Amino acid sequence: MISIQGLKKQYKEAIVLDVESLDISKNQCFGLVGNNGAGKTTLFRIMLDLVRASAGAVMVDGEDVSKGEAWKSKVGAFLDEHMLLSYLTPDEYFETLRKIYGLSKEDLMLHLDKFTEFFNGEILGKKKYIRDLSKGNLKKVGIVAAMMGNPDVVMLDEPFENLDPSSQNRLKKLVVQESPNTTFLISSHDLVHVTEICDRIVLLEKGKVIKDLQEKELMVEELNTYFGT
Ligand SMILES: Nc1ncnc2c1ncn2[C@@H]1O[C@H](COP(=O)(O)OP(=O)(O)OP(=O)(O)O)[C@@H](O)[C@H]1O
Repeated sequence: MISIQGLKKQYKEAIVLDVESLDISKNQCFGLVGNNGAGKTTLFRIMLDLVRASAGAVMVDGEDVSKGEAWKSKVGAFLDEHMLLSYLTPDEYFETLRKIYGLSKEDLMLHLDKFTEFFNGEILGKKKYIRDLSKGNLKKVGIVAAMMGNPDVVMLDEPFENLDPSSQNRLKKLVVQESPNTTFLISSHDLVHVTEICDRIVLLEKGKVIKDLQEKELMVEELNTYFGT
């Protein structure tokens, strides 16, 4: 599904990302962890062609993301609030995306219905601009927007941050139980949540992959040892 080869990102003398080879298979829930500045967001930004790599390539279904466009209809992402249109209300924002993605009004309604519990009555029909939402509610808008149109791949940067505990649990269920045909890429500092939902976790240190964990029991142990938690 996703293949990364010889990927490097350099700012002046500093090499902030150096990933030799990484393949992410279809329907995998892939977790990315690492200390502050390890390169997680940089990797996601390169994967979305928001930042150009200094060397190497990211391929989605064989297409280099920096060269083609077809991958864009297969990938949904929410990295931060800059990806939202903050002068719109959530309803206006979802309606705008519906038109861009060519979905019917019914498709949109069915999509939003899946998130009724997650929204907890705080998001839709409130006539509140996205810029005025709380951090957690803003995150919910971004996550739901990223999943719109059922993309094959959903990339989420720190999805649990700022969510209340019941919303965190709801999100975990949405990922694990309700989206079996989606490949998730999730970066997180929350080791408990990420080890619970991901079947593979890659640990970045100073831009390099230092661990690629695929066994649940080992994952928790190795990460706790590494982070001293
Ligand atoms: N535009 C830039 N110019 C110079 N250095 C940058 C730039 N963008 C990112 N970096 C550097 O790249 C490194 C990796 O940053 P990145 O944001 O990818 O880390 P991260 O793992 O997402 O960290 P965090 O957990 O704190 O969010 C950092 O040292 C950061 O300062």
